[in-house]
Amino acid sequence: MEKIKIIYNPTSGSQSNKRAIETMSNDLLNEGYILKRTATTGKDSAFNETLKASEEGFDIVIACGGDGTVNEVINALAKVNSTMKLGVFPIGTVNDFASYIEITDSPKELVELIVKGTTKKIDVGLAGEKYFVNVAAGGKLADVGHETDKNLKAIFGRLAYVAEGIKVIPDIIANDFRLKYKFDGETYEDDVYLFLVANSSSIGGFKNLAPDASISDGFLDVLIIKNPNKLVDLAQLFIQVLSGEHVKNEDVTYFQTKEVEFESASPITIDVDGEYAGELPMKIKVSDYRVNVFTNIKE
Ligand SMILES: Nc1ncnc2c1ncn2[C@@H]1O[C@H](COP(=O)(O)OP(=O)(O)OP(=O)(O)O)[C@@H](O)[C@H]1O
Repeated sequence: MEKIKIIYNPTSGSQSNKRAIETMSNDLLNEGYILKRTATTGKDSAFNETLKASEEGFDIVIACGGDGTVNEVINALAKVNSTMKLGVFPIGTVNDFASYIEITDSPKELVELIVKGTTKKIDVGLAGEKYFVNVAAGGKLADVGHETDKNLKAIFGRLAYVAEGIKVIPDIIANDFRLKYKFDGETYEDDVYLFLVANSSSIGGFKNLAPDASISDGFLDVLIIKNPNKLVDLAQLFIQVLSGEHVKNEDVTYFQTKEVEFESASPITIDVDGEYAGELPMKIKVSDYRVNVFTNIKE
């Protein structure tokens, strides 16, 4: 009989999401699973509850929340090299990971996957000391003016919409910096606006930002937006982002690698899956840990 721990963020989601967690719990109990349900209490709570679940011999952990909750759970799983399988129940404001692995907020669908045992092993990235499943993004965050742009992921998300992307351009232009990056034994240097290292191709709800990214290919996709110094070029670039054509733009560097090191003389912030992960210099790589997640996706 498998033991499942449900970790849910009580500040996330609507009343109907909360009822859905109730339904999922009842359905899992009816299927004969042993169940424990714990609400998170704030930062690091999902991380600590996952560590506890691992020590207590749980077989499955279900993260109910947004990408922030999933990220904490993944960090704990990777830290102890856990064999626990991961279920994701998306009730957050941003659920990029769930949408990439095609998980909806239907409790029935997730229970069905769990009962069938349909899982896939996926890559986990490591940025400095923080693990991630979607993306590590770097830029000069402190100077970005918009209150809503709490993190770089939010900026990239807004680029998915041309009108929004154009509004963000002045902030991005004001925040260019010199970036040194090293991979495959070579060092490069450019004036850049932003860069990201993607595990999945879905970032900020936008499907084509890293068009070749696969969550299970053992590689990360690096996208560097260089400084073209001309507003019109940057606007055009963002329009290309919609179709995935941007990766061919001369102001974009796009490559796949297992490991890349970044440094800059400017103070550059990195966030992973929308959470703060530290400042440059930083090495970002595919970690040795892979997580076994409930999903129907085959790629
Ligand atoms: N009980 C709690 N009270 C307040 N904050 C909490 C609580 N539990 C978790 N959190 C915070 O919620 C954040 C994770 O949110 P998550 O991504 O799961 O959902 P979200 O609704 O998308 O939230 P956000 O809009 O902040 O991304 C973490 O920063 C965590 O510290």
